[in-house]
Amino acid sequence: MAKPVSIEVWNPNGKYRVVSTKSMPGTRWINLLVQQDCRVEICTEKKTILSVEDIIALIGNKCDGVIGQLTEDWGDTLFSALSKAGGKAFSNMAVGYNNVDVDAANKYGVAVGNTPGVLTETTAELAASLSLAASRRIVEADGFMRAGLYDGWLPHLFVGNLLKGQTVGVIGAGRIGSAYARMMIEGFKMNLIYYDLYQATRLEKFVTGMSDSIFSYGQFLKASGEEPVTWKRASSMDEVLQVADVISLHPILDKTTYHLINKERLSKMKKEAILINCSRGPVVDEEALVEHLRQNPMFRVGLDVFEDEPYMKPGLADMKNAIVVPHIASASKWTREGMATLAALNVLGKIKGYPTWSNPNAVDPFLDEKSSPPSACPSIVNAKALVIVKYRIAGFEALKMI
Ligand SMILES: NC(=O)C1=CN([C@@H]2O[C@H](COP(=O)(O)OP(=O)(O)OC[C@H]3O[C@@H](n4cnc5c(N)ncnc54)[C@H](O)[C@@H]3O)[C@@H](O)[C@H]2O)C=CC1
Ligand SMILES: O=C(O)C(=O)CO
Repeated sequence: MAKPVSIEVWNPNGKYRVVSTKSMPGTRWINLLVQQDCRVEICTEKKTILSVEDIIALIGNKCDGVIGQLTEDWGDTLFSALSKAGGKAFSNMAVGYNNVDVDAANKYGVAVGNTPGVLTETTAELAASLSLAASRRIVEADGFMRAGLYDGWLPHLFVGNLLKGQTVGVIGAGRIGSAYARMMIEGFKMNLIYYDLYQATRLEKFVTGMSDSIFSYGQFLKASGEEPVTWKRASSMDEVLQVADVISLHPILDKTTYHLINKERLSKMKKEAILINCSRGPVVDEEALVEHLRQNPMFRVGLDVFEDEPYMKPGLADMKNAIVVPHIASASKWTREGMATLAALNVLGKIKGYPTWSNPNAVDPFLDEKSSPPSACPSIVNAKALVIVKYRIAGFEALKMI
């Protein structure tokens, strides 16, 4: 029998019981649920990662929906428990949902929400920050200063790489990968090579445009008398690894991307390349990476995510050529409050029987604090399997109205 889990309750007499496995930033998400007759229970346990047993205890005998976290294992056991408690709605407070067994959710008829779009720029900004920090050795230099080792300016002190004119490689040029690419192209005049299963048409157009009549960053540089930036869609991932000076990983995590970067692929990269990972830890074979860092002191990495979070593989913490931060890529106030709002509205929308929003890349109407959100679930990843209809306004898809 699982131990009872401590909670905080909002609107105790609400008709629908919604559980959040963690306290989340902001209060808008709570207010939106309370206004729609939900009793909101927020887990206040001190423990960072809740076990399946803890979550079963939270779900209890009657639960209409749960907002969960990417650290939790949402598989058959939890979806079965939620379904037995009468619940048909779950949302991750994250865009990535590799912690969720969507087939199990389908089996119990539970909708699975995620939070796309609101974290695109924030996450790309952290990838850009890590790229800069690695190329200019900022963390190493900061440690050197604090250790009282600075004796005065020297020609060789912390010499790093100039980004301008180098090539940025993006693996997974979806929402975040494309936003990162634009930052590096526009901010540092880098050329782009990317690999994705699909063509990133909007990104390509941003760099060079379709024709002279369409404005693009490349044409702007040309008109200013500067060397225009270029793009290339690589035919294989290895091409990106061989050509790029800075490589940033932004694919989803699934069985096709597990250990996408392994020993063999690391060996294809330039000796002085920079590798950034703000996607999911298991996309990189972290043990192979530690060995590669050891053998190649000029190779640098910036990591936001790790294979066995919250742990790092042995040796990684000792590597001066690695910058490590604790999965904070989406951690801006606006984004985290927005993620909480989208997750709550996914759960609320399913409870209320609303349709799903037609374009999860355009969720702004849900984030505008000055108006009521649309009567829709912002993003349900298994909407098709559960036959949840798309939100339409007067016959048009919502996207066309915004
Ligand atoms: N570190 C953090 O805090 C954060 C991490 N993430 C991670 O970033 C991921 C991407 O997020 P979005 O850009 O919003 O998703 P997205 O779905 O817009 O982009 C993912 C891209 O990866 C591509 N892709 C899938 N399999 C691939 C493969 N085998 N090889 C190459 N490309 C492949 C897809 O075609 C797609 O373009 C999330 O799934 C999540 O795991 C997202 C937000 C914050
Ligand atoms: O949204 C995600 O997928 C994260 O990793 C946390 O922002």
